[in-house]
Amino acid sequence: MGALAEAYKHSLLDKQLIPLDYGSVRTLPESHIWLDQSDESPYVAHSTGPISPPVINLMDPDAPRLIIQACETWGVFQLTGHGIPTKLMEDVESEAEKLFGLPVDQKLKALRSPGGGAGYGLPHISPFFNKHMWHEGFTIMGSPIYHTRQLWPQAYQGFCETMVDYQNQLKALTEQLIRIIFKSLNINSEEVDWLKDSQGSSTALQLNSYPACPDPTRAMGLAPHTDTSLITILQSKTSGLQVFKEGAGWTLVQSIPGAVIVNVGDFLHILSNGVFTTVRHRVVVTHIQRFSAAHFYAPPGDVIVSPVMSKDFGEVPRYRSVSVKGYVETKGKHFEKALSLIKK
Ligand SMILES: C=C1C[C@]23C[C@@]1(O)CC[C@H]2[C@@]12CCC[C@@](C)(C(=O)O1)[C@H]2[C@@H]3C(=O)O
Ligand SMILES: O=C(O)CCC(=O)C(=O)O
Ligand SMILES: [Fe+2]
Repeated sequence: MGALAEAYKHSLLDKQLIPLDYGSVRTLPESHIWLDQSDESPYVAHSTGPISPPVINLMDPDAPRLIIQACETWGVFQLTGHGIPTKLMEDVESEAEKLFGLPVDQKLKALRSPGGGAGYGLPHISPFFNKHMWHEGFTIMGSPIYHTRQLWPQAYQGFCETMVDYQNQLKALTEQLIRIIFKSLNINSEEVDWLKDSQGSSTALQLNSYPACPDPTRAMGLAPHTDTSLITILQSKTSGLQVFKEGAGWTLVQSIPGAVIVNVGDFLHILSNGVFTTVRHRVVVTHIQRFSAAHFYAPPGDVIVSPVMSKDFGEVPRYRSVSVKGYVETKGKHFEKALSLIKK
């Protein structure tokens, strides 16, 4: 888990936000109406768009080139041929469905403590917005046993085994993608200790639920943000994720059965001197409940991330060097302004 456990710790200290009992709500409460924030309204420019992020097959010999191109142009792509077993992906979704289907009093037993990273609750970024999101989440950092036992004192084992297996497989896939990307950055993966022995990296698995919404065009599933990661890998059977693309606006990413969605996060943005773009994204809701699982990967907390310098990535650094821990702290305090605060 590591440094990511510290994300948004400070912003949560004074507020413990509790998700609604969504099943009992028939009309959208005022506290959840986002329409008045016109340019950020969930359905402004909501389209599948004439263009959408590329779909890349990892088995394609040309995959490395296509991945680099996607990191530059979109900061996001869909990946097939990734080797994560379909059955495991389905099990993650059905375990998430079981968890979020528990009665609200039961779920609240695993509520994240104020300033805590793991457990049940609203999105960590909630304190930065004056409206609530139509969302509930369960964050896993390291072993899921502690919080899962509070949900199912006897029957937590199946859930835990599925999530641990998934975390291990996603970590390995992320490291495979990092090696491809590092090659293009001229970084020798063999010389990167935390990648070589797969020790110390910070990871988190976030299960997201977007309950069936009585008034979807006025609600926000997950507000616009970029991920505090090097790379995030997301799975969801159902569409709902929108990414912001300069010139095209908010674009819906159509879910492809069996594919995962790979996002460039803030640390890869800094490392590539802004050439690979950390993608701003958000989630829209519908009358039908949607689940997703996002796996976040960052280097260990004490690693210093500095922009690489070269002909392709620029000879002048656009960002100051930051420690992973330091940047996570800045993001937790300043959220969307964090990247511009470390701009040179
Ligand atoms: C690893 C992390 C990234 C994250 C904060 C966290 O510590 C655990 C949850 C992650 C998540 C998931 C939903 C969206 C998001 C912005 C949030 O509120 O919590 C991300 C955080 C992030 O990427 O900054
Ligand atoms: O649910 C989704 O599609 C996106 C989730 C997300 O952005 C996140 O967990 O950071
Ligand atoms: Fe995200």
